[in-house]
Amino acid sequence: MNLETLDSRLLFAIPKKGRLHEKCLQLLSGADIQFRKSHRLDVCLVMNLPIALIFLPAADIPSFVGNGNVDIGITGHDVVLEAGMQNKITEVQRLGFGKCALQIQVPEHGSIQSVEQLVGKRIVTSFEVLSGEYFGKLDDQLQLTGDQRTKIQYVGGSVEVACALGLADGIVDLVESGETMRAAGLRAISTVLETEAVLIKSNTLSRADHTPLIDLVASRIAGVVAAEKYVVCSYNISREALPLAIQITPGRRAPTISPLEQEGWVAVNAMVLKKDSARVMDELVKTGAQDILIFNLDNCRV
Ligand SMILES: Nc1ncnc2c1ncn2[C@@H]1O[C@H](COP(=O)(O)OP(=O)(O)OP(=O)(O)O)[C@@H](O)[C@H]1O
Ligand SMILES: O=P(O)(O)OC[C@H]1O[C@H](OP(=O)(O)OP(=O)(O)O)[C@H](O)[C@@H]1O
Repeated sequence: MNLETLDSRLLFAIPKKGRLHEKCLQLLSGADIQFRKSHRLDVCLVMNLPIALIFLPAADIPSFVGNGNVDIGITGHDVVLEAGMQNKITEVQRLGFGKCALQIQVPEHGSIQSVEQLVGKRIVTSFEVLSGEYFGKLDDQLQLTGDQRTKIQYVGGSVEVACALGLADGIVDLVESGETMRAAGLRAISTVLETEAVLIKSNTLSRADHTPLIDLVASRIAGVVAAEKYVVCSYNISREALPLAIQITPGRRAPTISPLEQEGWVAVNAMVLKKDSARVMDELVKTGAQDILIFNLDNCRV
């Protein structure tokens, strides 16, 4: 590939591996961003839009975007804060996946069972900036100085074994299902931060102004994210019961109501949050609604 061809393109950073990678590929496919990635090369040209995808470790994406080397990217909100890039990038939208929490954990049956007891002791983490800020504030409140202050040690992975190895009194690590934490005999005593994957754009205008293309990509991605989150609920109901049913399915703006060829009956279509769909159907049945159908969305613009 001639790398000069990158100059005129919007550069879009995608996690090259790890927890966010697969979901990002699904998002790109849903947004019809077409590419063919060769095995070893981490840069590839999009075939149907003037975009180049740059595959990078998730943790490096905030600084590439923040420093304006890349225009937009997908990474974790946690990673943006850990890189200290929150003022150099804009979080355009939350993406609804990669949800987890950065939590303070201690041995389940140990002597330390609160954050206050952990202050001044040894912490191991991959998030030394966020952990340093968190415990730094507590150290300051207690006016701890020098060796009295909480000691934060960085490790690149497998943080959960640090307590068992005698390296730490507590750890700060991401928790999704909690399986890793429980398997390591740990329990969470506090949450530093809730996180999910975000679409970010650079606040540094060091490259060409790609605003219209960024808006197009953001709007397509928003459509895919909304399509994941919502279903369409369709049902028939008598006009008398309609006011009650509308309260159950108010839709995003308003439900679509069409007359039926049967006197006194209407058909209703409304977007409903996927996670609420079973409860909504239960409640609709109670109002006398019939022929209740739920449709998944492939894509949408909202
Ligand atoms: N269960 C989870 N554990 C860790 N990170 C998660 C989880 N779920 C979502 N994430 C998000 O994914 C981001 C990158 O995580 P991950 O550790 O997979 O990347 P990586 O370090 O590039 O990959 P690897 O761990 O394979 O080296 C995290 O910062 C977080 O925002
Ligand atoms: O709550 P859970 O669903 O168990 O997920 C959380 C675990 O996943 C991450 O590690 P990862 O598997 O990415 O490997 P790592 O230890 O190399 O970071 C994270 O650091 C936790 O250890």
